[in-house]
Amino acid sequence: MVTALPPGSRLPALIQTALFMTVRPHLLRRMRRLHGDVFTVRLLGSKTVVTLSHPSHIREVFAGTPAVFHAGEGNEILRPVMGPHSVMITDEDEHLRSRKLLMPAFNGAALRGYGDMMADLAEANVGTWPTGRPFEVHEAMNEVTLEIILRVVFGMSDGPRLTALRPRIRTLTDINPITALGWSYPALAKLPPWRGSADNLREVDRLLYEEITDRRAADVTARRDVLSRLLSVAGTDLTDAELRDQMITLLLAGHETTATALAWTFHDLSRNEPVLRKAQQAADTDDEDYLQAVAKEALRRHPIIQNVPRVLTEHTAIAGHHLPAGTIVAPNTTLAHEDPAHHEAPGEFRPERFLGKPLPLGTWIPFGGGVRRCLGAGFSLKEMAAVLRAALTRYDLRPARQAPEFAKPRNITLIPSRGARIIATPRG
Ligand code: HEM
Repeated sequence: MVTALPPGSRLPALIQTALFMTVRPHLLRRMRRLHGDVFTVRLLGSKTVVTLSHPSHIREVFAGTPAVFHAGEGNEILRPVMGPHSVMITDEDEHLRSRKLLMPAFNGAALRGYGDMMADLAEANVGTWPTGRPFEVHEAMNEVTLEIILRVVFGMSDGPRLTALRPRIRTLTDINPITALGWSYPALAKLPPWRGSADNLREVDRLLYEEITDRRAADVTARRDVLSRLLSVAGTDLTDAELRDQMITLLLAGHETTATALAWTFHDLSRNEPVLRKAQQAADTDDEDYLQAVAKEALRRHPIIQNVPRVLTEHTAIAGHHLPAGTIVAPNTTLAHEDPAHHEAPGEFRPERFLGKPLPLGTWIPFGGGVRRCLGAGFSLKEMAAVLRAALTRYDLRPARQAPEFAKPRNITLIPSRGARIIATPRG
């Protein structure tokens, strides 16, 4: 057992942070080439991040005791927006309680209940795509995933409240390092541009609390949205503030992630005619397994979130190193997903990898793992299949330019650099 931290760059934390924010995939690939499977990145704020990509090391982290491997602590920056009760911010007992409350709204039966609404919203969005000229499908995907969250998760219907909420949520989810700074230092909230974000969040909260009050007064037993399910199962145990925190969390965690994953899926399909043809056939015959395999393969090739961090609360042995309390251990999706030892011909777009036997644990981790694995994984795959089905039964796709777009860091996600520009034409 080695007691020192794993090797890493000697560059100052400021430079490593700047590289991490701008050329993240290149930085991580280079560090793995230089230092091997386990290396240390130093980021501003005294953050020591031990990056892992070998499946056995990743399994060690995801199977770790929740009291020692804190994920909530790693998401602390989101606390001012998500709130102190959020399933994403809390750890240990409090996290477990939130997770248990939310789980039934994401189980198989619940997901089946969301299918029709997802399909209708997907059809409506895809019907507005321009044809025969390039457009940014990422923007269209942001619209459809927001609509799905607002209606399927929040259960909102047309009316002035939904109209008021829609642009405010777009502003809220447009998190950048500058707005995040305002959350970390509340004193800044009195100054522009932070005053605008603080006002926006207050208004979002006001609209949400109104919705919660109305829903508490209504009969929700026959309703299928996530908020109504929470109210009918545990309405009396949950305060309005707790409900608000969980709902905002689902919104922030589920909207842009799925939109970006769909944008990359269309990016790849438009450049791979044989896979496009198979996917169109799957759409025509309602073969959801194949459509989900297409989405999973796009998530393998273009993971949306690269680091899945845990903050160690005590000295812990990981990957043969004895790491001090406070170290962040971070399984890395990009490095795990492109390792030829675990994915044959990793550069190829092959949805068939996801049909049949599941991949070994720790080799495909776009949704993280263990007790913190993404709560919306099944939800987003179903949503992606619904959008793919709607688009592929209607259109042929080709790229606006053949050269692939590069992955541009946007906060913690990696987005297609030109918005995933494609050309859709009606199928003959
Ligand atoms: C393709 C789309 C998505 C991707 C790539 C994604 C990815 C992730 C990742 C990497 C995590 C951290 C997991 C970990 O720490 O082990 C996470 C957590 C989470 N995600 Fe997702 N997510 C997606 C969609 C969604 C959707 C649609 C929802 C809800 C509607 C959602 C809700 C959550 C929640 C609540 C957590 C926190 C879970 C916990 O801490 O217990 N996500 N997601």
